[in-house]
Amino acid sequence: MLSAPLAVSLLVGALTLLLIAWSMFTNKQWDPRGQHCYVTGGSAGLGLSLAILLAKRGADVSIVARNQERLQAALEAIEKVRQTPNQVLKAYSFSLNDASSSAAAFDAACKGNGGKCPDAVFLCAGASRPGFFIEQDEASLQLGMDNGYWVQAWSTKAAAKRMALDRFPGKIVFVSSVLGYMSFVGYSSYSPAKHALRGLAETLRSELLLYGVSVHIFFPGTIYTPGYTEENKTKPKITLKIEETDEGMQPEQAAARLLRGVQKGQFHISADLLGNIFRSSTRGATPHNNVFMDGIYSFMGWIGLAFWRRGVDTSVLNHRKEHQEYLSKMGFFNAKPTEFSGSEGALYSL
Ligand SMILES: NC(=O)C1=CN([C@@H]2O[C@H](COP(=O)(O)OP(=O)(O)OC[C@H]3O[C@@H](n4cnc5c(N)ncnc54)[C@H](OP(=O)(O)O)[C@@H]3O)[C@@H](O)[C@H]2O)C=CC1
Ligand SMILES: CCCCCCCCCCCCCCCC(=O)[C@@H](N)CO
Repeated sequence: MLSAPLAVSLLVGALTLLLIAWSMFTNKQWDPRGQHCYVTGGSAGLGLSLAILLAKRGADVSIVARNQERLQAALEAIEKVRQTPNQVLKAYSFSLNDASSSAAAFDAACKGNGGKCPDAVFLCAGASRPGFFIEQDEASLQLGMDNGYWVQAWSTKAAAKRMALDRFPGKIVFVSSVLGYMSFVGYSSYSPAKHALRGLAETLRSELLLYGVSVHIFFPGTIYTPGYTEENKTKPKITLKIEETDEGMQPEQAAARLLRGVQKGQFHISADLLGNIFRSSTRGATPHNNVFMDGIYSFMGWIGLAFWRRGVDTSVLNHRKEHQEYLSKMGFFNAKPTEFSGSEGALYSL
């Protein structure tokens, strides 16, 4: 007779082996070679690194951004890693802030590649302008949604429609942030947009099953990009301090993590341990990436996140005095309603 612990270990061992064998059989990874990849924000940062990586893997790459010079420089960098003479590598200048120009950009890229709908759409365009909520005005909060949400949602609209029309089972890949799972001081104009992207991705993962289109969403932490340098110009000191816990990564590394997740068919894609902890701790009905590891990550979150959040709250509370001084210096407390304009005017007219 087997003892009970031995029987249980044998059973667990057998199940694990079965699972490994099963994953080996079903583990057919997506190969970007010869595929048309549409990369928004492909002229800088994460998008540029991803465009280079895809070109290295033999994909046709169409990049979209606004600034022509940066697009040209990016295209040259992408050309350098071309694998075959017939790879189609192109750049398109469009603003992706509204529906019609996003659709026009998408159509231009289809035409530029023999009328072929992209096999994969990578939505890397975006920007963040951190600041205190009471300093925001109508325009800055709406810009936050444009730069964080609409800039990806409008392209998705164009892509999904085209894929449904062509009965084409493509891929749509959103770029959120760990700030699409949680948030803290300074991100009122950005984090809501990144949470909204998750809502859209969750809806479309389900709805686009109707057309065989697969949906993915990436949740990275800090990436050292030109955009990161730019956002730090308006980032409150306290926000930067809280972020110090995250060691950050280079855009090449983030792009590699993103592509690996898409290749594996993951829905929520994490870039590192922090991302995995937040992903697993706020999973909802999202599919697991690895049912064992995700359990471990949630356990780490179950213990660790409460301590982390308390630490963050303490930092914010300790920052109160300095913040009051900052507000005084900005004339926040002594100006009369009529003297305000812009953001503070908006605040006082409430
Ligand atoms: N850097 C970070 O720490 C993190 C970034 N992210 C997200 O990753 C994505 C990429 O960020 P990152 O690489 O840092 O950004 P960068 O600013 O370095 O690059 C942004 C790219 O998007 C393009 N772009 C921006 N806005 C528009 C627009 N309205 N229309 C068309 N193109 C646009 C830019 O070109 P141009 O300005 O010429 O149009 C550029 O090519 C963003 O969604 C960001 O929120 C997520 C987590 C962390
Ligand atoms: C056991 C649990 C430990 C938890 C530690 C958590 C540390 C969190 C660090 C937050 C990093 C924020 C990155 C923002 C990225 C981004 O999207 C912006 N750069 C764009 O503006």
